[in-house]
Amino acid sequence: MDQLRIRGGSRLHGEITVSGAKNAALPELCAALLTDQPVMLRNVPRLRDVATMRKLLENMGVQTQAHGERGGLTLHAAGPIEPLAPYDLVKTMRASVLVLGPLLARFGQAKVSLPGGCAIGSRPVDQHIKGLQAMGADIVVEHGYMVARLPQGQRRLKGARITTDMITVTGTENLLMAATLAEGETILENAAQEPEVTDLAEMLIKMGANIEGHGSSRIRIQGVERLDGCDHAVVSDRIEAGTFLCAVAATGGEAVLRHARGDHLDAVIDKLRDAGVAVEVRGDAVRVASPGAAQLKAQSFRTTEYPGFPTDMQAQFMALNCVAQGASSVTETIFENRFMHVQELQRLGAKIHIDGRVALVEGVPRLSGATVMATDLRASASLVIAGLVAEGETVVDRIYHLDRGYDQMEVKLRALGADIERLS
Ligand SMILES: CC(=O)N[C@H]1[C@@H](OP(=O)(O)OP(=O)(O)OC[C@H]2O[C@@H](n3ccc(=O)[nH]c3=O)[C@H](O)[C@@H]2O)O[C@H](CO)[C@@H](O)[C@@H]1O
Ligand SMILES: C=C(OP(=O)(O)O)C(=O)O
Repeated sequence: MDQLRIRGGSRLHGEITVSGAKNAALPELCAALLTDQPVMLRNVPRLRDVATMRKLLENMGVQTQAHGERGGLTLHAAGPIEPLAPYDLVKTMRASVLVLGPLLARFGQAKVSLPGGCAIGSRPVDQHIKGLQAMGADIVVEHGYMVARLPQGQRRLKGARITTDMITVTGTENLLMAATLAEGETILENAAQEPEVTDLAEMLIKMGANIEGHGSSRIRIQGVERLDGCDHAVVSDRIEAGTFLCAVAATGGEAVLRHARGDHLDAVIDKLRDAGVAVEVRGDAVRVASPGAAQLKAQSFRTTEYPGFPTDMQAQFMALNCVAQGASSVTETIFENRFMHVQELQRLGAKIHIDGRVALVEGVPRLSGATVMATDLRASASLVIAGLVAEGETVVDRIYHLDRGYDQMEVKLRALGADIERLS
């Protein structure tokens, strides 16, 4: 099992290029199921989750072909498609639930394993099911599978007005994709406004979908009979960019992130500036300069839906707070169990006290390297950041979590001067 070995203490300097967003690429791969025409995606990140999704789609009969170093991937769902997502392929990746909406919309049936339980919370998919039922699907959950079909004699889903109980990112994406091929109009109220939802909507529009209001909390979709192929570049990964900003902030140094979308990271950048980090957004580049964590002021924050502070940045910013000056509180409002990194940060010497949804952090002048275990994707990233500032050697175990969502993180960090290597 791969590990990362980090020798802390190097300041980070240089330039890296941010990859395409995992959370946009995954629904966009699934959108290829909506058409019998080839879909060309560019800027697809090299991630374990992308490989898993590709395997899942190929298993159904979708032809895929990667081309070029730039993350080109063509998907073609023309032949016979078996609308089945088996447990073995779904269990490691929650986003596989995103095949449900497209399969049902185009083929009128789907059998999709319930996604596996995840370290960060129970993560039910009731809102996906409720929304598709409102569009006329019959869905039962049996033997661990969602078995969905259209009623006898019905060829297409029917447009509906759907208000989800809470804001759900993949729920919005599933219903959005389903609605593009439904009969009539669908209105999604309480829709997620994350940039990845917007990017998916823009791709669907290129395919011929009729969508308005994406990027707001009400999305209106007029269903069409069929969709075409398209050529689409996956939006830049704001969470990868935010992770590198926190890493440079913590170690000190100066770096430029190319192909970044600073405008998708306002809440994080504001907190970094309040802490004392210089962040400059210029076109598609973000420049960051920091004196190092010891001279920064810890920042309190609470995670909320976009455009608020992203839950996917909580662990990384907490790592920064651990070594900044003063006390801070970090409140997690999206997932009920997303403090798994705390115990491991404590192993490195961090002072953190958890009280329900709030973690109280007291900055310490130094962390000391140790062997720590990654428990989920962003927890792993926070341990890497902590390892970069800790004295001595830190070994991060179980980095398959990190590989789910970061495109060659250690290679990029090395390019910035970090002393980090992968042990296989
Ligand atoms: C592949 C992908 O894009 N993953 C992102 C997506 O996950 P994901 O789409 O799974 O997260 P959601 O936005 O759906 O979850 C938000 C909250 O709603 C709850 N909920 C959600 C759906 C549902 O049917 N019932 C229900 O109770 C969840 O348990 C959670 O407490 O958004 C999260 C919140 O920004 C991010 O952390 C993930 O990185
Ligand atoms: C929680 C995350 O991803 P997923 O929804 O794919 O588990 C994440 O990207 O931080």
